Amino acid sequence: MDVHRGHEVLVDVAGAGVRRDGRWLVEAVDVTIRKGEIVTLIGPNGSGKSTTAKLVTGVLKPDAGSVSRKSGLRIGYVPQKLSIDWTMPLTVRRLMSLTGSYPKAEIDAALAATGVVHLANAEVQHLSGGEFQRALLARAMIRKPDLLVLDEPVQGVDFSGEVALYDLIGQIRDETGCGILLISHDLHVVMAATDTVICLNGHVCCRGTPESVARSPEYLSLFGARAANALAVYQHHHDHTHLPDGRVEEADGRIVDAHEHVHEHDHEGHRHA
Ligand SMILES: Nc1ncnc2c1ncn2[C@@H]1O[C@H](COP(=O)(O)OP(=O)(O)OP(=O)(O)O)[C@@H](O)[C@H]1O
Repeated sequence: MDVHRGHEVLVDVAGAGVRRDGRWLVEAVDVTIRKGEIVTLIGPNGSGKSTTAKLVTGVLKPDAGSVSRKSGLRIGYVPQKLSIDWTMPLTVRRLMSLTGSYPKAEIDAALAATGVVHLANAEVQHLSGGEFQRALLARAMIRKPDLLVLDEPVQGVDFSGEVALYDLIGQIRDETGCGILLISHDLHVVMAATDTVICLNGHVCCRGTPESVARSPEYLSLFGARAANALAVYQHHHDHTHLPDGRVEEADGRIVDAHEHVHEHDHEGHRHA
């Protein structure tokens, strides 16, 4: 299903190539990202995911083909690595102001939107992997981007944290209508809300919905027989969400303290102490 087809095009990369030292790092790459669309780039190490993302953001210019961006396009970028001097104390609030100055209320609103406003005065060094990614997301969202580019948003995050982060990214798309480009360095995991997966291998190997890519002969021949069952697509089977501050959001939207939340497991419902 592509509900976003026909929506405004934010970035169009057409037949683009990048050449360095006499070799094509990527060649003949087509990527279109529309408003409200989630596009995920997957591919083996060195297959050109970061290079393609740099073409999208404009950090790199193509040596072949073309890249066009909606005029005035605002991009929020969450990098794979941050060059921060970790020996210096840095609060989350200060992290938010490193690349621009914003009123306190705006910073708090951005941190609240990603579920970490209670950590505004915490030191970045002490955050968990998931909390850090949420702080980085808030930092990208405060620019009110039309396009959010996330280079491996779930690194350093455990499985349940990954599900929660992917939920949050889907929610950001639903609420703001921005386009999202995700780079997944974990080949076999793609969030279910992804509209289009583009599988790279120096060129576009295959593309489509997560389900169609997992079944495509190109994907299978690139990653071998084991890949047949390996592309895990996050589904949303859970009926409640554990919020980062320890409270629980029920399916009907009620927010309750963890001790008030009843887990209904297959065997029996029980109340956590
Ligand atoms: N500035 C550069 N000059 C020469 N080669 C480069 C340059 N930047 C990247 N490369 C090479 O281009 C290829 C694609 O790199 P890229 O970082 O886009 O891959 P990737 O898919 O993001 O990889 P990974 O999953 O390992 O992060 C690699 O072989 C890399 O060594």
